[in-house]
Amino acid sequence: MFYLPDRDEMQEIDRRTIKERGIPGILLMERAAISILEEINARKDTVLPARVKCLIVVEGGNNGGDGLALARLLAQQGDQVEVCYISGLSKVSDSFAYQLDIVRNLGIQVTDEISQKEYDIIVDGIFGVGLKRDVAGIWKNVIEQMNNMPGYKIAVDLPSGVDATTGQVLGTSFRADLTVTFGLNKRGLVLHPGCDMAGQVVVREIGFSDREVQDIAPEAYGYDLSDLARLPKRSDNSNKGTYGRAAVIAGSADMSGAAVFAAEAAYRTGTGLVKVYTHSLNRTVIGNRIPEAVLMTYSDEVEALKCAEDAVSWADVILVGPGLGRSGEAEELLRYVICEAEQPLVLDADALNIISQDLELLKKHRGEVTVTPHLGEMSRLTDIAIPDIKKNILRVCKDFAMEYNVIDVLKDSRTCVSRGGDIYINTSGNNGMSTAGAGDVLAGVITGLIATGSSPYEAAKLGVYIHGLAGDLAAERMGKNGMIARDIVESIPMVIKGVENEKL
Ligand SMILES: NC(=O)C1=CN([C@@H]2O[C@H](COP(=O)(O)OP(=O)(O)OC[C@H]3O[C@@H](n4cnc5c(N)ncnc54)[C@H](OP(=O)(O)O)[C@@H]3O)[C@@H](O)[C@H]2O)[C@@H](O)CC1
Ligand SMILES: [K+]
Repeated sequence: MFYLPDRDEMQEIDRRTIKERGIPGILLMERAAISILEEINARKDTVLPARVKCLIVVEGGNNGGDGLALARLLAQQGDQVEVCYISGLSKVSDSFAYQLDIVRNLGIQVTDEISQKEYDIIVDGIFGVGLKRDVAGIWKNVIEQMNNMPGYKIAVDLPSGVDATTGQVLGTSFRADLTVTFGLNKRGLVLHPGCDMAGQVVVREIGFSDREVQDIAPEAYGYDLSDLARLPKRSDNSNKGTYGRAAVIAGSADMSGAAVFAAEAAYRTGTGLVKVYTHSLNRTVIGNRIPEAVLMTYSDEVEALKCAEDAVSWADVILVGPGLGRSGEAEELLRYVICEAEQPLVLDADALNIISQDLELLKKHRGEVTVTPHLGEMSRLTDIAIPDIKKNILRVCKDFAMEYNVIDVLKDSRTCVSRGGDIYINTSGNNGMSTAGAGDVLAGVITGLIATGSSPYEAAKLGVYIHGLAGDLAAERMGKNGMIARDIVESIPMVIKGVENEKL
């Protein structure tokens, strides 16, 4: 698990490290500069020449101080360095002033405008986490000039113009090939469009105090491979009942694919028994495609209700929605399950579309409920336009979770999960997963994890992470263009098998 602090949290970690632990800011700055120097040196003779010609553009905050310390280190190892100091601020930081004196004493060239020369590297030390408002005027002009220049672009801590909290571009932004960020990754560097501006992001330790990080415990975080150890353990002394019973209420007349994907994903995640409740027209197709699943079908509202009663009395977890349609039967099933079930529910796709017509229904559940809307479904549920959700995705996700007392899995290129407190931001997966059926697979994985013993909140986060990893494996095998939902399902066992091999 890794934290993803926002601007205020990062500045507070910075402040407490300096004020309460007594580590001077100038020491942190030196390590920040050394870490960028090491990243540059590691790229020499591959993407960069052995001796580089480097332009470092700075403003008078501590981000600029990092840039000046880097200028000194590069010059001292024999590289050719020029500094452009924009000097548009009325006040500079003490550490910046200190570094500027040294740079001048060493005779490094400092100008106040960018020359039209060519450089191997262009370093952006204009704004970091201190950026608070839109970039305009002279700063905008300089950033645009830098973007138009040839050369390898490196951002110090964050590309100037990227909001560390939301990942939004404030006015304009430096477009980096590499961002060397300090201590912890930042929310704005994983959310879109910030992550597109940042290029490759390398997180380097520079001496922030761990204790301060733990005390502040940033609200947002992501998972890495070590978090797969959170998967429920299997025991030698077990049978299929040990790994849960998952009900999948999915598919409508002649719409069988979604039910197959969700059921298979639940099985592939380790569930002991999956029972599919679907329209009778799907019986043959689903029976052929996934013979491991038990089937119960309906063709009218009376039979639909019987299916719902059976699911509520039989299952440990119930998924409702993939390909379900919005028929009277579908609505009947959904209402019964929400009002009567005490076990965890996962509501996806058409279940959410039905609920968006009657949001009060969502407040009637007694057990834990996980909802998995994509942006369009979230927009229907909240009446917030999609572009506005995108701009503030974490807040929208968290607020909805809080208002309806649900676990909210808000699906986008960076899916986030919240139950009203902390926020998980997913960093696995790729754009090949924008393919029909991928959402059904995710709903099945989350349901399967609950069935096998994860708590619903853990299942939502881990499910999103594993689904993304399976998508990454599918892309490796089939390519992002050609991969389809089936490839994602088939990759799930490989992701989980990797953990078993590592004996985590
Ligand atoms: N603390 C430390 O010792 C360490 C810090 N570290 C480094 O410092 C960075 C943070 O430094 P920082 O806090 O000084 O902020 P920074 O990003 O340089 O900018 C602040 C200046 O920009 C101004 N400003 C803001 N928005 C603006 C706009 N749109 N247009 C124009 N001006 C704007 C703002 O003005 P103000 O809003 O105050 O009026 C202020 O003057 C961090 O990212 C990391 O690189 C590391 O070395 C570790 C040690
Ligand atoms: K920067």
